[in-house]
Amino acid sequence: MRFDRIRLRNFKPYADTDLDLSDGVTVIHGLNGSGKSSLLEACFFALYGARALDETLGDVMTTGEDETEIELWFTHEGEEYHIERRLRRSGDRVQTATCTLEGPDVTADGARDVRAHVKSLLRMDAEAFVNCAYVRQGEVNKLINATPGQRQDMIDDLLQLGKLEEYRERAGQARLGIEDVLGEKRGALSKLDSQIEAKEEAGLHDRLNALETELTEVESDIERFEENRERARETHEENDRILSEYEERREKLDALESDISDLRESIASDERKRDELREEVRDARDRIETLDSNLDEKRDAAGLDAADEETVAARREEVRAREDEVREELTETRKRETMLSNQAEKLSERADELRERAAEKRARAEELDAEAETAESDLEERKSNLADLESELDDLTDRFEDAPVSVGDAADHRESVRAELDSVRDDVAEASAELEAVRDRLADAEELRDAGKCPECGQPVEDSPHVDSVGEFEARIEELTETLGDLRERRETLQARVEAAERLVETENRIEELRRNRSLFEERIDDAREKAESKRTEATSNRERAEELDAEAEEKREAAETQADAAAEVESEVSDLESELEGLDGERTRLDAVEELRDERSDAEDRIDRLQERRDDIADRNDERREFLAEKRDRRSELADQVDEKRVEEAREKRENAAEYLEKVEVKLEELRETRDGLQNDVGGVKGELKQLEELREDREELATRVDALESVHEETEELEAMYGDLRAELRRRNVESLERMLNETFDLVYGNDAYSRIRLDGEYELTVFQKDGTALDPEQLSGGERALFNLSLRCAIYRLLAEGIEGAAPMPPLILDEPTVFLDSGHVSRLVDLVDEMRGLGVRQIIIVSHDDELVGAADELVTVEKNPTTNRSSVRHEDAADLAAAASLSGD
Ligand SMILES: Nc1ncnc2c1ncn2[C@@H]1O[C@H](COP(=O)(O)OP(=O)(O)OP(=O)(O)O)[C@@H](O)[C@H]1O
Ligand SMILES: [Zn+2]
Repeated sequence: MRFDRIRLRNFKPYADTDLDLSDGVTVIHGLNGSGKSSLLEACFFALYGARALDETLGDVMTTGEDETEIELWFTHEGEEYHIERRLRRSGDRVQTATCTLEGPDVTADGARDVRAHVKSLLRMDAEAFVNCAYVRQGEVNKLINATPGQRQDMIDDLLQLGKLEEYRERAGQARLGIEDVLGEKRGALSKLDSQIEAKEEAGLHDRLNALETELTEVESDIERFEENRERARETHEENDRILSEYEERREKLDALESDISDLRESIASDERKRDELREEVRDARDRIETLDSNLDEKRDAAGLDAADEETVAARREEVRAREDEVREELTETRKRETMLSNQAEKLSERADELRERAAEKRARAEELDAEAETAESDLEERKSNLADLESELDDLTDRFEDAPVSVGDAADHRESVRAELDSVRDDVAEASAELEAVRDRLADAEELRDAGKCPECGQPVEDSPHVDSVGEFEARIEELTETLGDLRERRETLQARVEAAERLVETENRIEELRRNRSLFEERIDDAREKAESKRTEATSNRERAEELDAEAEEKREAAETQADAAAEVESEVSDLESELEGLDGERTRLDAVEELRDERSDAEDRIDRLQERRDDIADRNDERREFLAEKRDRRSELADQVDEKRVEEAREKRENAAEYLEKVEVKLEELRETRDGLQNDVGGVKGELKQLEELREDREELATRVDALESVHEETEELEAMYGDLRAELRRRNVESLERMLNETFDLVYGNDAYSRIRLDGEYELTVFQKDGTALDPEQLSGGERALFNLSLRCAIYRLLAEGIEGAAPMPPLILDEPTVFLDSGHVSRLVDLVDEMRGLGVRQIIIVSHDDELVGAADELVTVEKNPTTNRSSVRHEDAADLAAAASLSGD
């Protein structure tokens, strides 16, 4: 096997690193803490995952990163494989996100799967790998410090001896299992043996015989007693029968006795009854006598010759016929009476009605008279009003006698006078205005004149043509004053005339009005007169009608009286008929009384007949009974003769004795049966036990066969177990021998001095170092360097043993040594170089060594330098080329 390439990302100090590895010796060197060990760890982790770590997954992830990747390529048995692991941080935890293994005919997915495949490829788990191939820093003493047992386990495991032990243990467990079962079965067998022995000692057959004899005896006793009991029962039954016969007879006798006394009693009581009946007949006869005398009386009262049925019936028929006649007549008469009194009533009602109407008419006449009077007084009043009106009219008409106009022209006249007045007034106004104007002009002219000027044109007066106009003016004023005075006089006159004309118009209007009123008044006077006359006439006619009605009423009243008299007559006829009916009723009652008495009498006779009959019946019955009685008495004396008191006494005694015996024998039988049942149970029990014994013997036979079989299996298992143990011991012995030889050879090679003669590895993996003088030393007593060499030797020996010892394909992983030179001086480093060469020679393809040692560096086929960047704190790797290698080698040469 060979690592081909490792690629890291964020693994411990590595940010991104890719390193190719080849065959031969590769030395990895660099300063402390540069990351050398981490590189080896990465390879180991790639193969085995978390199992390869002392720390947690989180510790391999570069601080501050969240993801780590490791890839390892390796060759194994000519095939190439590739492992990839990716870790991821999620929260506080770091988990495996991806884990795959790819190879020519494997693909594994998941940490567990990959680990299992790696283990089967390399034929070693993580621990075995560490013990054999990977000598971790500081673990050089691990195998020396281990106890022999641990050492044995480690080496056995590596050499696959563990498997044999496992098989041996399995065989041992099987053996133990078989032993358990065997022990159990053997216990059961001895238990069965002792059970069988106990049963055999109990003498079961003898017991059975004794019990069966006893049982036969008891059963014959039971039979005997049962026979006795049967006989006692028979005796008891026979005497019981005798006694019950006797009882029966006794009962019959008693019954006869009571029958006889019953019969006697019945006869006596019926005789008493007959006596009573005779008394009743006597009473009935007395009653008939009384009824006969009563009947005579009643017959006389009914006026009958005889009281026999025919006579009474004929009389009854007569009464009934008369009654029918009277009833018919009565109905007729009552009808007539009703009719007459109805008529009388109606007539009298009519008379009242007529009288009422007459009174109404009279009252109406009174009313009409009063109305006529009112109309007449109205007439008088209206006449006087008319007279007043006519006298006023005459006065007013008189006023027109001296007037310029007649009635009817007054209005026209007033208009013409008014027109005249108006024109005069105009004239007055005109004249007054002119007068005024003339007076003014006069005044002006006089002024001018006084100023020497022309009064007309204002020119100086000299030469003025107008100086004499003043005079003219003065003349005109005189003329106008005179005219004005005339006109004013005339106006006064006309004014008086207008007033007179207006008064005439008023009078004329009043005359018109009065004339109109007068015709109206006259009409109304006519109306009143007519009304008074008509009311008077109507009153008279009403009075006349009242007279007529009164007369008629009188007539009706007289007719009513006549009818009432007739009705009273008919009524007396009715009461006559009614009293006749009553008489007839009384007659019938008397007939009833006669008949009743007669019926009662015949009832009494019937009763006597019945009583006599009953008496005869009773007499007959008693005769019968007497015959019966004689018979019963004969039967009684017959039965009394049959009873034998002595025999009865004997039977009673025998029966008692039998009953007593039965009681006792029952108890005895019960006891015997109990005994028999007990014996039968015992016999059954003994038989059951015998059967059990048989079964136990069968079981024992079976079990013994099974124990034999188990014993032979146990033997075989024991042999198998021993064989595995022997095999392992043998193999181990051979391994230990080889290992011891190789260890001595290797140790000689790396530490060939005169101090130690040889190393012994015994069968128990106890290591002892022998000095030249033969003293034995514990390896722990060696010096540090010696121990380191010793350990390396042991490792290499194991590695060789693996390579040689296991036939066929040994896995041979790369031999990895981390700082193996720590305790070695330079001389021994050279020996280590020799060892490495030796291992190479033995066929180890790849050896990877972490070391600072120049000599080792010089021996390397490949040199890998690890450096850490002090600023980034990230490590990196690089291959030194051949020149550098040579330089390094020459350096070591100095
Ligand atoms: N999870 C991590 N993240 C980052 N750096 C880490 C982590 N774990 C370890 N380291 C660093 O890796 C270095 C340890 O590496 P390693 O043990 O491989 O060194 P070395 O070269 O073998 O040293 P020496 O010669 O002392 O044995 C340390 O410097 C440590 O700080
Ligand atoms: Zn280191």
